[in-house]
Amino acid sequence: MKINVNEQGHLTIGGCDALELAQNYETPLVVYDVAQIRQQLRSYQEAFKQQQISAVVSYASKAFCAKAIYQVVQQEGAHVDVVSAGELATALAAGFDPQNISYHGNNKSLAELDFAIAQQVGVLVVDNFYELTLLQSLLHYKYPRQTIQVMLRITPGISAHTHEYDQTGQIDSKFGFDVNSGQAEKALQQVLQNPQLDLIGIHAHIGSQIMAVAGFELLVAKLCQLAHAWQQKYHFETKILNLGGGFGIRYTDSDEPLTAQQFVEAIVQTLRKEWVNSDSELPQVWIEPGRAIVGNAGVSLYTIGSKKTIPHVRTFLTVDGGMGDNIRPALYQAQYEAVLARAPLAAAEQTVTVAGRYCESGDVLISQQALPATQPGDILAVLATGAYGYSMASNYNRIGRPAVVFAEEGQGQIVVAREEIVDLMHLDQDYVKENE
Ligand SMILES: Cc1ncc(COP(=O)(O)O)c(C=O)c1O
Ligand SMILES: N[C@@H](CCCC[NH3+])C(=O)O
Repeated sequence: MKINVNEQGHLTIGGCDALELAQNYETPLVVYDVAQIRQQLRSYQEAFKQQQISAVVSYASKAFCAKAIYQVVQQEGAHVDVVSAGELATALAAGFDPQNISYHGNNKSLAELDFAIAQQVGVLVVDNFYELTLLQSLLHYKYPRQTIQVMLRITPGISAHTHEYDQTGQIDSKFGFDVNSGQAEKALQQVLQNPQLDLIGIHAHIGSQIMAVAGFELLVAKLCQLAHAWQQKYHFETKILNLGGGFGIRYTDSDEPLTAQQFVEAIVQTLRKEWVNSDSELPQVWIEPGRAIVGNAGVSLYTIGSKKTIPHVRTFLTVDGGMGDNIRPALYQAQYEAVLARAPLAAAEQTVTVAGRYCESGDVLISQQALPATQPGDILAVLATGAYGYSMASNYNRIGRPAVVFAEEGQGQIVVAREEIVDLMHLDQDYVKENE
């Protein structure tokens, strides 16, 4: 993993000394290196440019959602996708252009669809027949003069080689219209019959943390076959093929992720090959990377507290956060690496299990981590926590979620405040039994 250090030998993030960040903003703290976020967005955009193909990079904001990230993504000229009214409202509050937002979700409510239409969201990605029915009646009764742009999310029947919980494109999936059983075609017929629905593209997403191009090549081939078949049968010409996200990143030194260029090259080459006999125009390619944009840019800073050595078994080193701010090790057996922020390059002297502070034996962030000697009060930096860490955080044990800092060119700035105990209690009501 790439570690940056300053003259004192301390870990730096976005040019800021990690110890100073921890001191100024307290721990647990999630810090993003903003330049790295920009760099990742650009690497996908530039890879498509190199392939001389029209493309849109749409950041999947479920990976990390806060006003600040929408602002950075907008500065970089990328789109975003959202999956809830909450993510949409945050993007709008950040000043994100609604035209560059796509709205996903496998159970969008009527109120959410209404909100998205009223806010003139660029694309609604229709996932199922129930949604289609809701959408059609909403348009008919409330927005009779409006046409909205939609994509159809299909289930391509491709299994990405990744964690079972991270697969979404296989037939047995809750997402999208299944192609093999004819549901996708039925949805297409329904959409084409409604003049208020402007079908601009076909969407599919095969999974997350994907480390090979094969799944994307199969997906592109499948979508192209579908597009050709629908063109012949229904004269429907798709303007866009949206391939979803899923591009894998390095969590530990044993991960060997592909570069943006490698993924994009494989995608575009397959597309050109599959499109060669078509007389319709090459569609625009959209991708929706989430993890690949923010994962490696994020670092979680914790303060080390208790240490428990069980002779001949293990040493637990406990930090002031854990599964409440990063559920991924407990949920997916996800692996991470950590360094001591005051001496990230120092030689290891011990191997410890990094445990969290939550009342759960499974609250272990790293099962085996080599570290130099540590003292209580030392700052431990867990690397590559930027995706699905803060966004999946909970208030288990009534512990507030950490603060989030954006660091760039040596300047750190709080972009999400720490959740305080009063914040946690503000929804509570006294229970008063009547007649007492
Ligand atoms: C439709 C869709 N697009 C994009 C993503 C982002 O995935 P990732 O963070 O793996 O790039 C997801 C989540 O898996 C998704 O469901
Ligand atoms: N939360 C998952 C990724 C889910 C992607 C959304 N479909 C993870 O942390 O790996």
